[in-house]
Amino acid sequence: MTGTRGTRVLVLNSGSSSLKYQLLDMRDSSRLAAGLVERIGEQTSRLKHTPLASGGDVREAEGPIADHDAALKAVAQELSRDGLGLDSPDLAAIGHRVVHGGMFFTEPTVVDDAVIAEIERLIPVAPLHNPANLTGIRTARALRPDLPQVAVFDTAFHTTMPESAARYAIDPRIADRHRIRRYGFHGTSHAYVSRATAELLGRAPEDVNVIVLHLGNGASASAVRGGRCVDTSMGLTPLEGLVMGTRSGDLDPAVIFHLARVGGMSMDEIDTLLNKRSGLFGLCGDNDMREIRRRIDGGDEAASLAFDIYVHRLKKYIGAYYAVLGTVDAVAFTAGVGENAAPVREAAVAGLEGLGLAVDPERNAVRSDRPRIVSPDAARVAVAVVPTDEELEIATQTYALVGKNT
Ligand SMILES: Nc1ncnc2c1ncn2[C@@H]1O[C@H](COP(=O)(O)OP(=O)(O)O)[C@@H](O)[C@H]1O
Ligand SMILES: CC(=O)OP(=O)(O)O
Ligand SMILES: [Mg+2]
Repeated sequence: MTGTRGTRVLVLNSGSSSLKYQLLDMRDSSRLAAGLVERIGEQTSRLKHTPLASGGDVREAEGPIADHDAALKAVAQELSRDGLGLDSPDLAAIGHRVVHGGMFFTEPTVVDDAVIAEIERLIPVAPLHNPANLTGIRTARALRPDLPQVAVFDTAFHTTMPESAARYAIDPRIADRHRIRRYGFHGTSHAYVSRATAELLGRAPEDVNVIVLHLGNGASASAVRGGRCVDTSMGLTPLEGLVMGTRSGDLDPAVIFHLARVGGMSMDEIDTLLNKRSGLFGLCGDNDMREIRRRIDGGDEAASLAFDIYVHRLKKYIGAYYAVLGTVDAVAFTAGVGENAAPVREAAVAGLEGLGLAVDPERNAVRSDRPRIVSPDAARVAVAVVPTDEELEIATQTYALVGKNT
């Protein structure tokens, strides 16, 4: 450790073709800058930088950004223009979202060569995410070798799942040899949102059972009992479970044999089909819920069926996790779709009055970025919209760890 006494944390959230970032001052958790690089690797990459501290104008730039290394260097330049560059002595650490941490990483971890090697070893089970996360770590390390880099893992929150939920029903010797089990993802979000939901209800996290529905481009559900995850819908990889923007979620594994044997597709082709060309996009050609709703309003049948399939799967997971938990205090919707798409929330709990679940149409229609309850006062189970903040959670965990180590 360097003895740095900075109070700022830069959070990097690298997706397969995007890099989201935030710079926070941990004295009051305020955001000094935030931004996003999209379409990395394409000719039309786009950088959007919001200098929150200075209150300056949002800056946008378009043009090819080849990879995550170039993206992070462009971000570093933008931050420098605001006097918030990576060379600042005020920076205490850089916190990285890492999607797959296997069974090894149950806590935020200061990155060293051994940690990098382990994240690299997990690439085959998170091929869309871990390579981008690693590039972010390596570039950040090269830019500030003296600064602690902290990895915060999507899988960590789910390591409390009982074996009955984490194991697939296959020969355990084979499973163990290949480390096949259900790891779960989006854990930072599930942890944050389940805690924020308890707070919204005015109760301690230990005292409430929550079903969290994280519906972004990737989507997952989790059952959280007293603050600990007991089941989640993603598995060995982020492909299992809910219908997503471009991923199929659950299907009969024999579909894969069939596509290979009868359809003549290669394993790589099937992988691409299920991860990148399925889900809402595969069903109707659009993966954005806003566009799908527009098409439904215009009478589009393919969009309507895609929506129904999406919601049907969601409803099944609500029912399943209700049964896993026994009693449920709240169902919390979060991430891009969960926070913004009122029709998804309404349709997902429609007909579940017998389980004590309902939305109040007026409350559900209100747009807000604050946590809120959208069920009627008399409902047995609260239906809540709780905006996630993975970046704040990563910054908090990073700063706590660095503080501990200095
Ligand atoms: N106003 C909105 N109405 C409906 N859906 C929305 C809205 N805004 C965003 N979304 C949905 O949220 C998705 C992005 O969610 P987000 O959580 O930001 O994803 P990720 O972090 O996985 O990239 C979009 O693809 C879109 O489907
Ligand atoms: C794990 C995962 O699916 O992440 P994202 O939603 O960012 O793609
Ligand atoms: Mg996300």
